[in-house]
Amino acid sequence: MESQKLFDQSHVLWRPPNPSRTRGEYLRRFINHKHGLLLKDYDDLHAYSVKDYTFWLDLWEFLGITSSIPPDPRKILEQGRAPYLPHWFPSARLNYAENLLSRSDDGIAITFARENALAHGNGFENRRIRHVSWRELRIDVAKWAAALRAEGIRFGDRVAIILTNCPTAIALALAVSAVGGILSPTAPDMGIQGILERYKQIRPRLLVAETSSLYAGKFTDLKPKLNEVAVVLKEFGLQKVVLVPGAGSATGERMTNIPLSATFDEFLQGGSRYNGPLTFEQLPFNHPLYILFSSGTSGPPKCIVHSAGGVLLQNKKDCGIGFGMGVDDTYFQFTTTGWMMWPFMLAALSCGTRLIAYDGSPFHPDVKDFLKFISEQRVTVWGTSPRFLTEIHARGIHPLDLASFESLRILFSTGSVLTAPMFEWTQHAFGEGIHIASSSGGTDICSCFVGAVESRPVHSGEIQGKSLGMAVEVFDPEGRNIEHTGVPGELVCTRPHPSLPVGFWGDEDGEKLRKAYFDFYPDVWRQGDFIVLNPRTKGLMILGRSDGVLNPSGVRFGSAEIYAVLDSPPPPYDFTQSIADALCVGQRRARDNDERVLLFLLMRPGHRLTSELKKDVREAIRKALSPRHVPAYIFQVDDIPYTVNSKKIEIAVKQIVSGSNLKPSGTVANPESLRQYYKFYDVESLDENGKQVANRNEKSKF
Ligand SMILES: CC(=O)CC(=O)O
Repeated sequence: MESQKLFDQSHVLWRPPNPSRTRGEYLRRFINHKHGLLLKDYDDLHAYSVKDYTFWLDLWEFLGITSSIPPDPRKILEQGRAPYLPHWFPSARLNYAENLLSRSDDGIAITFARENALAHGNGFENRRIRHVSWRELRIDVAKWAAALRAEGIRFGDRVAIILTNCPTAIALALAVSAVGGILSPTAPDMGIQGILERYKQIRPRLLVAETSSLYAGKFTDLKPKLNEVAVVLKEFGLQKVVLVPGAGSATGERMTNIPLSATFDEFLQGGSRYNGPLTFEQLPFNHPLYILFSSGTSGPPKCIVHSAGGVLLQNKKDCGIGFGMGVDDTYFQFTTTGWMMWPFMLAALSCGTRLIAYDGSPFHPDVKDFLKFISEQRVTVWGTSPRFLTEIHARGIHPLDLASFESLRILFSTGSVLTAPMFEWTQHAFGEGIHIASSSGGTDICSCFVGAVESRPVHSGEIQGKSLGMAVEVFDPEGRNIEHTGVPGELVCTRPHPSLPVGFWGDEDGEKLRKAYFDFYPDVWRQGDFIVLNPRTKGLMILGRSDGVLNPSGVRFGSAEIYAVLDSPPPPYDFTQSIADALCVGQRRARDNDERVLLFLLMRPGHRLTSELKKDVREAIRKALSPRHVPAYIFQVDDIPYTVNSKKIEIAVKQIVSGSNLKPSGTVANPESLRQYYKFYDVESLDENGKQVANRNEKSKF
């Protein structure tokens, strides 16, 4: 079977030191005790969790969800507007922020650092790192909530933020939830087009935005952008713009030319007449909490509405059980506010865990300082991306030479595929005792389908297991479950779970949502990821997006398989010093009978893609995978397109090289990079270096 090679590198990388003392195991015993069951391991627990909806009630109790009206055990689910979109816990009343403000002591709730706080300068003690206690956080939330109430923000009102990942953004998010509003976050690096195509759709009543930002040593004045945004959104119901001093601003700065603007101080003063104790609106489980945006690369983004109860229960499950977070933990998720990992990260507060909020580039002024910061802050769970790990690997950095990382329990990798070679490198680079937890989910569900299982070993290249309560299966195109064959297929979820979107904003009859997820397999959620389950280990591998599956001559494989070979080719090859990045897509033009694979390579400075190197790449792929995986063409490119959330954009390139004309959405971080791919439509007319040659009529393979 073609996919057998996928598991060749699968071997145990890490074993849990104390599997029976993990939170997942406590949950299993709790459920056994409560229901008189004999679930004996994670597999049994997972099977129960996707068979009986009572699991979600068990979870509620086990996690200690705070509610003013607890769920009625006789009514966990109620018929929603479609069979696949039920209402969860219809009689319960709760508040998300009340659950997150799980402490009010003087311990640290948030540690905040901007990139310029990390420079060594006068020594570590002088770094400008700010700590916010749980008591202070509660006071800040109370002030924001009072000001929001004074402004008239109430149930269902949309509050948009263009803020960095900082304590102000966190306090405001909790305050919006406390008053029953809906928060819609965007990071300040989003361009005007991206901001407007999001917020014009959801018509926020209030916008809170920073006036400047700092990234990679560069201060940006955001006021001109905010001005344009405010002018347009005023026509779409915006009533106020609150200006928060950013990285390079003076406090209290007044921006009279931005329509509807008020300073941060003025806005908060507006709430002084509400200065009573912080109160939390008690709302239904399905009450909308966030509007997040899907990272489509063309067309307007989908505005995905998530419920307060669903996000709380799922993310507290992921943090509290998947990662076993508690009051002794410190969670550093590297994310901007514009990625679903930001709301995900906030749920750690509900476990009493300290958060690290970081704003800026990890590479500036020096990535070594960034790595030392993680160790010094005694981070126990660090969320990062394969892209970051690959980059420090390529720079020849040895993290253990810089710091001990002795507090680090879990290195959580998400955002894209962590290949087997990168699993290996990361394990050795950060320490043999660290649990490398790769996971996959998405903005669509604001949580994970597959991820960490603390009680199980980690196998190289594999995600440990299906998340509890998630009825994940691998389907073939006809809708048959093929997971036990070890052949890749579509990641589907065959039963509802609480963090299904409440809907898309503005999609009154739910048709857009149905089309997006429930159309391909009627009534079954299709995530659009290409996945395989290793029948021996039960581990999972994501092989790329399923609409990006490579399918030359009927052989189906994922781009991640090619990237893994480039990361770690079989001996004697080594591409890490010469190849910086790669993008692998299928080309299927109307005039072709078959699909061909195109591999685009970004070279490191000072390196060129020579014929010799192409030959080596081909040979390495042939050796590691099979002759049928070898790309038909390999070209050097100047840039690889990425989304603002650091996801490689394969689909747009696939469409371009197959003849589509694409208008990139505001989600593409470097839209100009897409331009160079158009010429590859006529791939036969290009020479070895991708240059147009006249009268080329012979099909050649470079
Ligand atoms: C958990 C995730 O799946 C995050 C992402 O890749 O968007």
